[in-house]
Amino acid sequence: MSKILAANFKTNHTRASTRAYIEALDAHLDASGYKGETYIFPPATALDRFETKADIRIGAQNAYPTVKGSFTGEIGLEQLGEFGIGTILVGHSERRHILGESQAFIAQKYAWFKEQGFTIVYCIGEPLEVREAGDDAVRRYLVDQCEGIDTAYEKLILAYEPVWAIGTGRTATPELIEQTHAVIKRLSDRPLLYGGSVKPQNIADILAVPGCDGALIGTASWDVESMVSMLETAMRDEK
Ligand SMILES: O=C(CO)COP(=O)(O)O
Repeated sequence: MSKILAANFKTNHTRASTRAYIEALDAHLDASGYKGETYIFPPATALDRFETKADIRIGAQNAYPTVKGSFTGEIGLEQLGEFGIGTILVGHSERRHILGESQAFIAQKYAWFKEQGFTIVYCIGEPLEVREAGDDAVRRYLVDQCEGIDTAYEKLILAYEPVWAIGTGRTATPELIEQTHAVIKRLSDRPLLYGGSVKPQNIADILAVPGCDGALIGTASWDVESMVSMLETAMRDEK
């Protein structure tokens, strides 16, 4: 099975640069015959319908669990539906620790978008102080982050993103990824991505880790040539 690579643009790119990025990515993937699923999560302002030859799926980084309504600053199903969006990130550590989303609200959002039939990339991962408290503390933390979450949902893709590896350049070692993914695989048999300072220089080792089904990439995905390089590594490893 092909590895799943997903790009989280976070607060980067515009409508114009996102379109140029996706057109360039599609040209590369179509030419290479890559059959894997590639997900792109652009900022909400750049959501659109993109006709691609390759299997490139556009997802929302966030949305409110509603069709429409009075939730100032939020978008709902009506806005996502305009662009045919059926994929969403839920539980990203930046939504938890910067934007203050509680596990209860995250679980509510998860259940709602599950009801709408969305593909959900559900993110879990511990902060440094939990990692430093030991394996049992990490396991308990990850279990708590699955509170209220249907981990058997057929359109769930899990992503393990240790907070201390996100945006820091400090990638988890292959050994630690394997050990932690084994813990998470006991919670769910759904595809499990790793995220946290993935880049062209380390993605081959990460994708080779048993129990790692792909990668959720931030910084190194924002440049299309860097993303293409990582996809080419994934293709090479596939053969
Ligand atoms: O948060 C991430 C992807 O969702 C990871 O970000 P970086 O790749 O920049 O560490």
